[in-house]
Amino acid sequence: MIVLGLTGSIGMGKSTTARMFVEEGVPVHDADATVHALYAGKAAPLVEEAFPGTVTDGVVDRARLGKRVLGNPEAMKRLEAIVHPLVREAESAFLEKARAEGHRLAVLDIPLLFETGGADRVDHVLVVTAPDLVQRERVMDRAGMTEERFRELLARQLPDAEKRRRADFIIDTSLGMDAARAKVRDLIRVLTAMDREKEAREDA
Ligand SMILES: CC(C)(COP(=O)(O)OP(=O)(O)OC[C@H]1O[C@@H](n2cnc3c(N)ncnc32)[C@H](O)[C@@H]1O)[C@@H](O)C(=O)NCCC(=O)NCCS
Ligand SMILES: Nc1ncnc2c1ncn2[C@@H]1O[C@H](COP(=O)(O)OP(=O)(O)OP(=O)(O)O)[C@@H](O)[C@H]1O
Repeated sequence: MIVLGLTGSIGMGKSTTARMFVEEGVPVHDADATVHALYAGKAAPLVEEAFPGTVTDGVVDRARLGKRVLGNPEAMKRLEAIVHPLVREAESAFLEKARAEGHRLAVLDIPLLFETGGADRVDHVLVVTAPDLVQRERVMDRAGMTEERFRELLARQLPDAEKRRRADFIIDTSLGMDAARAKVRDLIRVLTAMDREKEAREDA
C-alpha cells in the first residue's frame, strides 16, 4: 500500500481535495480532526497537567492553549511531545485497517506535514496550491477573518513556494473543481499502478 501525504497552506483547498479522494473510495485520515477529538478525550488530562488552566469541562480550550504555546517554541515542543505520539498512534491504526481492507492507496491529510516532520511518515507528498490572490480572497471570505490574523497565520506556516518545492505532486485548486477532480483521479491511477508494480516485484 502506498501512503500519500496531503498538505497545503491555509485556504489552498486541502479539505476539498481530501473529500475528492474519499469520493473515489480512497481512505483519508484527517490529522486536524484527530487532534480535535484527542483534545476532547485522551489528551485533555495530559494537556491540563502540562499547561494548568487550559482545560474546561474536560475539553482543551484551544484559544487559551494557543496563547500559551504560539510564539513560545519551548512550550510548543512540550505540547507536541504530548500530542504527536497520540496522532501517530491514530494514523498507524488507520493505516493498518486500510491495509487489511486491501487498499492500494491511503491518504494522510496533515495540515502541518512539513512543519511537524510528517514527510518521513509518507511515501509521497501532494501539495495543494493556488495563486496568492485566490488564497487571500478565499480566506478573507471567512467569518471573523481580519487582514492581521491572515498575516499572522501565513507567518506561522512554511511558505507555499517552499511547500511546492518539496512536493512530489502538486494540484492547483484555482482551476476549478472539475480540473482538480481529474488530477485526483490521475494521481490515484498512477499511485495504484505503482503499488501494483511494487507488489509484483516483491512477489518475483
Ligand atoms: C496551538 C493550538 C491549540 C491552536 O489552535 P487554534 O485552533 O487556535 O489554531 P490552529 O490549530 O488552526 O493553528 C493555527 C496556526 O498555528 C500554527 N501551529 C499550530 N500548531 C503548530 C505546531 N505544532 N508547530 C508550528 N506551528 C503550529 C500553524 O501555523 C497553524 O496554522 C493548536 O494548533 C495545537 O494544539 N497545536 C499543537 C498540535 C499540533 O501540532 N497540531 C498539528 C497537527 S498534528
Ligand atoms: N478545486 C477547487 N475548485 C474551486 N474551488 C475550490 C477548489 N478547492 C477548494 N476550493 C474552494 O476554496 C476554499 C478553501 O478550500 P478548503 O476549505 O478545502 O481549504 P483548506 O486548505 O482545507 O483550508 P484550511 O487549511 O484553512 O482549512 C473553499 O471555499 C473551496 O470551495
